Amino acid sequence: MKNQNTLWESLGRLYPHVRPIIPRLVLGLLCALGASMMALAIPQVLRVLINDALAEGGSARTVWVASGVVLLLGVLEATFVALRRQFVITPATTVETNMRTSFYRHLQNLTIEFHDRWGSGQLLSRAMSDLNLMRRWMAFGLIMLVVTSLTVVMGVVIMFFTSWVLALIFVAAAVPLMIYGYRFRTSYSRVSRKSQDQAGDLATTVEESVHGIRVLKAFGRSREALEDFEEQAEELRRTEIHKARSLATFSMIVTLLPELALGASLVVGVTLAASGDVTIGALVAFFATAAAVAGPVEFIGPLLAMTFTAKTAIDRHYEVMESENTITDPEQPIHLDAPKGEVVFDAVHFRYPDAQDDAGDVLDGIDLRLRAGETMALVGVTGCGKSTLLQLVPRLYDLTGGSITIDGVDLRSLTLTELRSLVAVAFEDTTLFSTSVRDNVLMGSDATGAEAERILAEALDVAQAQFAHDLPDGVDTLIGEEGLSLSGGQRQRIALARAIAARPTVLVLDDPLSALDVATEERVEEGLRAMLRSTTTLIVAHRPSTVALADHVALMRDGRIADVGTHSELLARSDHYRYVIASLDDEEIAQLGRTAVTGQTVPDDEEALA
Ligand SMILES: Nc1ncnc2c1ncn2[C@@H]1O[C@H](COP(=O)(O)OP(=O)(O)OP(=O)(O)O)[C@@H](O)[C@H]1O
Repeated sequence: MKNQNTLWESLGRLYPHVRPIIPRLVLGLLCALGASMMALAIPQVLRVLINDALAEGGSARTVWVASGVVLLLGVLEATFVALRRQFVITPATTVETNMRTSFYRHLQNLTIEFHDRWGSGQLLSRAMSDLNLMRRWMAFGLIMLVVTSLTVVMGVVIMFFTSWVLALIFVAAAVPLMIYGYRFRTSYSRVSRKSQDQAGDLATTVEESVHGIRVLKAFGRSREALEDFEEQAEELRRTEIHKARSLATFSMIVTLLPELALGASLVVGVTLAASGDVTIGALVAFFATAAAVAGPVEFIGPLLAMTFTAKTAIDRHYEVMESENTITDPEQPIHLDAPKGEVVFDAVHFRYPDAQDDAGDVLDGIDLRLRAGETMALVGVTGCGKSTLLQLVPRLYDLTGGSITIDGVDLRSLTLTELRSLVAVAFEDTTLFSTSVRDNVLMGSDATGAEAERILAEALDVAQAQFAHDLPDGVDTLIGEEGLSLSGGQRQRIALARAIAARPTVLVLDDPLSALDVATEERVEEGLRAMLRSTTTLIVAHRPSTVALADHVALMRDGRIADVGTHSELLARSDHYRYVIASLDDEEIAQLGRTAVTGQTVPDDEEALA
């Protein structure tokens, strides 16, 4: 997954985002360059001052003029620095925001299979800190690296013009610096990548423990969780220290070598001045220029480190951005004008991408037909693939063989927008968003105004979620992250209301009533039964009371549909069905036998079993 792009390849990927702001970046660069030139000009004023004003017969006027020029150069330098900030900060922040938005958009489009594989903290750190690092590099690191390098080059050129012998000594220090710099680049990039990945893993741990805080507390595992966290944090600390040491060593060498070269130049320079080969003014100007160059030279270490960190951040960003979305719209979509909702599974095969090679398909040739408006219960032992089958209908995963059609049209021939407006889902494990009850419920509905209010009230009514009206702000109450302030049953009913409010043609329910008490479940079923008449429904059922909602029951076994029939028929002819539904007591079985499905009276179980 980790790619091996060169520095230029990685940084080059930013080009499409940076292109619109290039004029401002160039202006920022020119300002930064202007500031450096002002700083470099000051030693030359000193040279004139020493050679002319301090020489015999020099005038006091020259001192005043030189001081004025130094002051002016100082003011100009400060102005250029302020302008540079002005030019680059806003556009760099805009680039960061745009990239973050496209990252989020891409995450929304990526498949569930992608999200199964990636830790949330890794995605979070890429969306937040990596883009932040990238922006800081763009607004500051990039410009300063260019300017610093140019300043050093210009400074060295000036030094050559001032005294080529002394400049040569200074430049000799650059050779070992370059060799060391090359090694530093490789090692620093590696450690920088490691630290950013570890920070992402640490974020995943924090996210998971916050998410699972109740479980950790209830099982008294907070201490163990803390120990695991400390271990991970310690690893990150070690990597950060390694990173800081590597930079410190490089910075030390970058600082030390020019200083040593300067010391050598000083000895040679004084000798040359004594012999009259160099004027005192030139000697002072040379060292003043060397002092002006020393700052940028020292600065190169941190700037390079920043650049390598930005490269890692960009690579990490594009690893996600280049992850392919395999579930996409067809090239020539078919539109269903008046969808009825007949759903046919034909020889459907599916295996999870991360399944072991020797594992068989989770779904191993599913054949099932749901007539328009029919309610089908899906029953089977735990782990037999019921939820997997349900997730294929809204194309959360794509099947690996066979086909699923709605009104004779393959799901993959519909646009995802159309498919997902036809199909609504309620999972057993409900996720609610940090917004109001109203927004949660109306998430899948395009209705507005009075129509939306009507749909909201009706959905809450059917799902027996009228409790929402009694919340502090009624349906406008914010229900917090994942609806944590609600009970499991309340959350399930809001999620059910959400599926109902979408007014789907096909409703897919994964054991949506599991957290409800018997009385509430009965009331929900009553409402649902009326509503389901016009909707094709596939409902995973673990409880006989849920089976009672269905016209037919499909018995799933070993990744196939082993049998389809009414509850009573299956009770009569299938040992496996009796085994799966064995949790029923006799009275429940008898009750079901009489009332199950479409309201018709079906034979007593005793008769059916006979
Ligand atoms: N994201 C996944 N990646 C890999 N394997 C998975 C994934 N989700 C489920 N499985 C495996 O697929 C099989 C079927 O799981 P599925 O959740 O569909 O069963 P189920 O019949 O709905 O079970 P339950 O009644 O307990 O909800 C299981 O063996 C499970 O381990």
